[in-house]
Amino acid sequence: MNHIVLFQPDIPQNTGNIGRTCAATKTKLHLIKPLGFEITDKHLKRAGMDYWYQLDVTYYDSIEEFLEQADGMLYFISKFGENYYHEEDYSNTEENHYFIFGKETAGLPDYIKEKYKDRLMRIPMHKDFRSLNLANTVAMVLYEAIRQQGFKGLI
Ligand SMILES: C[S@@+](CC[C@H](N)C(=O)[O-])C[C@H]1O[C@@H](n2cnc3c(N)ncnc32)[C@H](O)[C@@H]1O
Repeated sequence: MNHIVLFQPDIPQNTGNIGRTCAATKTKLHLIKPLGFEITDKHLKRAGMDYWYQLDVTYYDSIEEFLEQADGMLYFISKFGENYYHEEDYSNTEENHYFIFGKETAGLPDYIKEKYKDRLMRIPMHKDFRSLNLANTVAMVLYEAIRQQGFKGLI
């Protein structure tokens, strides 16, 4: 099972888009508070379209609360990773794969990047560029995992 984890997302349009991608791929969404918007936000609803109700979403008060219950492989998605996301093996569909993304304004906390530095995965970018859009990175990483899993359950 694939899981997308958003650490303190700020921008409702991003979370709406990510929710739509998760609903379309039967991926669980995990949201770590505080969120930078209300879950009723019209931008989130508009970006997520009518799909929000189809989503399997869980909320946490802290990243520790999420980590305590996570049972599977953890992948922290950050431009500071030394490993490339496409070189990892996500093919085992019996396993839980948790893809953890940082907030739009500040990324993942430094102590998490330090603690899990072997689990940090980067998406290649030009060296002069700051970062990619959060919703785009979720789509890239999630669809790489799903591709390796043979698009199981999707048509
Ligand atoms: C807009 S970025 C945050 C930028 C922030 N200044 C930082 O230092 O990470 C939001 C999230 O998108 C993901 N992201 C953006 N570009 C990435 C890249 N090249 N490689 C891996 N993750 C990336 C990461 O999860 C990041 O925490």
